Amino acid sequence: MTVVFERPSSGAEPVTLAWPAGHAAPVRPAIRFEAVSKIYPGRKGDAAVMALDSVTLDVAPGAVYGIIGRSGAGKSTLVRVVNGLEKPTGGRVRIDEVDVASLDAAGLRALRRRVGMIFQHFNLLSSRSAADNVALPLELAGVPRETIRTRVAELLDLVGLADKAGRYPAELSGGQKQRVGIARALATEPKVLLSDEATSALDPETTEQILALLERVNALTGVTVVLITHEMSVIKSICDRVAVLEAGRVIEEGPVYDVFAHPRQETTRRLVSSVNGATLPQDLVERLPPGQDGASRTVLRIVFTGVVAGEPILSRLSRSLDIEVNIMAGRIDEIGGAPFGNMVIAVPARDDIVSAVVNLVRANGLSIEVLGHVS
Ligand SMILES: Nc1ncnc2c1ncn2[C@@H]1O[C@H](COP(=O)(O)OP(=O)(O)OP(=O)(O)O)[C@@H](O)[C@H]1O
Repeated sequence: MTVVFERPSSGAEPVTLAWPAGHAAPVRPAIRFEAVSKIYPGRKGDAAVMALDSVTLDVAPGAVYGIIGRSGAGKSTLVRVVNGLEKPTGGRVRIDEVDVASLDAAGLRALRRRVGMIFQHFNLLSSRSAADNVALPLELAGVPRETIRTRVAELLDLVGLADKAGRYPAELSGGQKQRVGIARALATEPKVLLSDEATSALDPETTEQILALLERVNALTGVTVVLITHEMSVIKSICDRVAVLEAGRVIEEGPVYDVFAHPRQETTRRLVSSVNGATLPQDLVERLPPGQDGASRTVLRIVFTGVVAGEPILSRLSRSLDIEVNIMAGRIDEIGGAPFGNMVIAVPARDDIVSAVVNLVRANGLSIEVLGHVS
């Protein structure tokens, strides 16, 4: 499919961008990491740090690609090798098939116009107005003043700040500053937008608004977004695919739904549990003794990872087995339109009932596990 992006106010020629069809495998990745390693040399007797260890990943053009990991996992280093701020000690980064390491100074400057970046602390110049911050990369690229004026107005309009052009960063809220950051990053019409913890300093509501803006920009312009975060909720909101980074290595990678639904690594499970309701309330954990002696209810967790909604399976359980099903905890969300989440239920602690519940849930295509027993 091809998307035509017509700029709203300039009357300029529409820009035609290649657009990936759904999750189809791309012919040519926008970014390709080929066994990328980065070792920072040790200083003053400290050991060297392996920040990236043989990272191999493809980011499809037009994707919103999430990279998640805990502090020190190597996320920032990974984005810095994309725009040439750091050189890999091993392997190769290709953008549109061009090896970043092969670029000379002029090539690197051109690359940075094709790769925009937004930051946790916005990195705006306090002495420049919103409009002048957005204009800066265009001034550096030698764009004529009249073109800059038109383009800056379009960009501020795109990020919803048309009425704040003359405001200085100190007069803007965090969310507004990040909007200026996004407009500035888009000024040179980059093919790739790198977001390094861009919502980490924002409250949840503003985070949602900024993520919605990034999603809109991605849909309108086809820019490939690489989003670095330590928050799974951010990945869940807008990413198509996710890579989980730990100690410089990719420990898990795939479509967001698959990684959320079937986390294979303990680190991923912990990250996912922050958003899928898999973390049991503390009072429930304390009421779950290990043995079954004297227990009157068995506690089970149903994992919803498909098209079946929560209510029908619970009513089906109580109707067909004629039992009382208590909901003890849980959360059902949506990722990419499909229900996803966990529900912790309690049923009578009898072996025949528990195995009937397990069989019926599994027959409906859901996973279920016994967590313990409560009296
Ligand atoms: N310039 C540097 N010199 C030496 N070591 C560095 C340098 N930059 C990063 N490191 C180390 O490399 C590892 C990865 O750092 P990086 O900043 O990429 O991780 P991160 O996942 O982005 O962490 P955070 O979420 O805390 O920003 C860490 O151990 C860090 O201390």
